[in-house]
Amino acid sequence: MERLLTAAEMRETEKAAMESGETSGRHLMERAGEGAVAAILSEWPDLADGPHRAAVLCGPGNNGGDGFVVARLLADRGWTVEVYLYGDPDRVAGDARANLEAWTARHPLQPMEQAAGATPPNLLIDAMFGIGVSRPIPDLCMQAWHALAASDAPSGPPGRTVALDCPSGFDVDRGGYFLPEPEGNDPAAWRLLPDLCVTFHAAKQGLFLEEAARRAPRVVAIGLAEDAAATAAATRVLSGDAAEQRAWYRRVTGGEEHLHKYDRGHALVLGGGPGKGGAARMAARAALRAGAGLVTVAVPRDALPENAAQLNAIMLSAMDTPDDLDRLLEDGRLSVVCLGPGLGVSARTRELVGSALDSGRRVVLDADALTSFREAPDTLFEMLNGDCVLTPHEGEFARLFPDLAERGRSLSKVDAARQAAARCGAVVLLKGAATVIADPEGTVGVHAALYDRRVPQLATAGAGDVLAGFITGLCAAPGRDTRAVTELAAWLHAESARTFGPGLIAEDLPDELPKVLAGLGA
Ligand SMILES: NC(=O)C1=CN([C@@H]2O[C@H](COP(=O)(O)OP(=O)(O)OC[C@H]3O[C@@H](n4cnc5c(N)ncnc54)[C@H](O)[C@@H]3O)[C@@H](O)[C@H]2O)[C@@H](O)CC1
Ligand SMILES: Nc1ncnc2c1ncn2[C@@H]1O[C@H](COP(=O)(O)OP(=O)(O)O)[C@@H](O)[C@H]1O
Ligand SMILES: [K+]
Repeated sequence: MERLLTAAEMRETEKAAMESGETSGRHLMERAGEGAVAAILSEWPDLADGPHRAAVLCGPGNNGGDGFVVARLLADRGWTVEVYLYGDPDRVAGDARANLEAWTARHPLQPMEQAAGATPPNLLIDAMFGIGVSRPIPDLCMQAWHALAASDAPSGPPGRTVALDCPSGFDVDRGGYFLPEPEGNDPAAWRLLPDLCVTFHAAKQGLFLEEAARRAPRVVAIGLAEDAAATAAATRVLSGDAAEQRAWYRRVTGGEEHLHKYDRGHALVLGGGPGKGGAARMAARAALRAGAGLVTVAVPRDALPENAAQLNAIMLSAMDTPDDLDRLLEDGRLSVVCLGPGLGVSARTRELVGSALDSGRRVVLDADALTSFREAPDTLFEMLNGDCVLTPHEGEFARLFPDLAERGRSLSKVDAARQAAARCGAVVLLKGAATVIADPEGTVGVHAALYDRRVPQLATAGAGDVLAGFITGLCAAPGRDTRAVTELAAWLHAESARTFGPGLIAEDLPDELPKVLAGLGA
């Protein structure tokens, strides 16, 4: 699990380290440059073979400073290195100035204006802007990048492109690029998609909300200690190597031996009327596969025949009214209720949600159970607690939290989910290629199905119903932490899609899960 930092948290960490005398800005910059070169050579071992040609595009701040260090280190390896600077060299200050002078003492410096006419190099470095940017980068810089990144280098290895800390103009808090006003502009032009991003000390949050490079970001240590304050605030990205994943699974599920199916919990999934039962059946199958000892689907009486024809290991009950649900919930062994998939947007759904919450059970709310409260979200929020999970996609999120959704680009997806969880008092899982899970105490995890964990095949009808089912199944056993199982479910969901591969339909996900669980040593 990697920590994710915002620009402000990163600055805090640097500032605290420098003020304590533990390190200096000059030292950090040198380490950043060294780390970047090492990461580049390990990413492309053929570049270590011999001298090649690099172009380093430097900006006026400390990101440019990192670029001068990289340029010097590559030149020391015998490379031919061209350095292009945006702006007036006399205005470069501080640590960056020291490294600019170290460069110009032995090598020429060229203005950014000349970059676009140069021959594409074997290695192009974006050291124009880092975390200090909050607006689109200058046209000149954007054009220089595209001119040199456009085609393969004429000799030697193909042109590789690397961004230092983040691609210039990338919003490290929110993900995506700062774009100029739309008029007459092609937004794609401002997207500097490098092959690799080498980021310093810790991954920046935005890099895991939207893809910033073709490959997964590489984090390099620059000698900063973990800052306790920043770490407490930090968001975690939910990934890790195989051993970490196995340990994570054991930690979250408890790994205990279940002696009886009821020890694994009994999940109740409410389903819709005739012809509307598929979503709940998929959620129920997912819950059973994810580990609930028993799963019951409860549907209106007139939908019983259809469901009976489709269900085997899953049990079936009739439930027409909230009173029927209350009666079902008299069975104290029912540990979790999932409502929403295919349930219909209605007052009845609101009442069913009320009954489920009144019963004190864990409750997973998805789809129609969320949309049914669009007119009065607060009436839902008043009933929730930290053992409830809401799993909105962006549209459902906007219905429950219109103000947070409206703040769109000013609020990161992390902050939107964090504020939503604090407001409603439940765990909120906000879906997407980057899925954010927040609890009311402010702990946030990001599941980034990006880079080498990309699973576009998950964008298929019903995938969300299965996710609600996975959460439900993992919540069924007593004593588990609600946020932790929700995070785990998001990972299992994407991992099942990943191992299944192309051609995935939602029904495949529960049946793929056992393979993923076996890999976790479950
Ligand atoms: N000593 C330190 O603080 C360290 C900083 N590091 C590097 O420094 C970066 C942050 O440095 P800075 O805070 O100097 O910020 P940046 O280098 O990201 O950029 C800030 C500079 O660009 C100018 N600027 C911002 N947006 C602009 C725009 N759209 N058009 C024109 N000019 C614009 C600002 O006025 C400022 O001069 C990090 O991302 C990292 O790469 C690393 O070297 C580690 C150590
Ligand atoms: N491009 C994508 N990459 C990774 N995951 C995705 C992508 N698109 C959708 N998903 C995931 O698929 C699921 C879709 O859920 P949802 O939007 O509720 O759809 P549905 O209502 O059809 O089930 C969510 O878990 C979401 O995170
Ligand atoms: K950069």
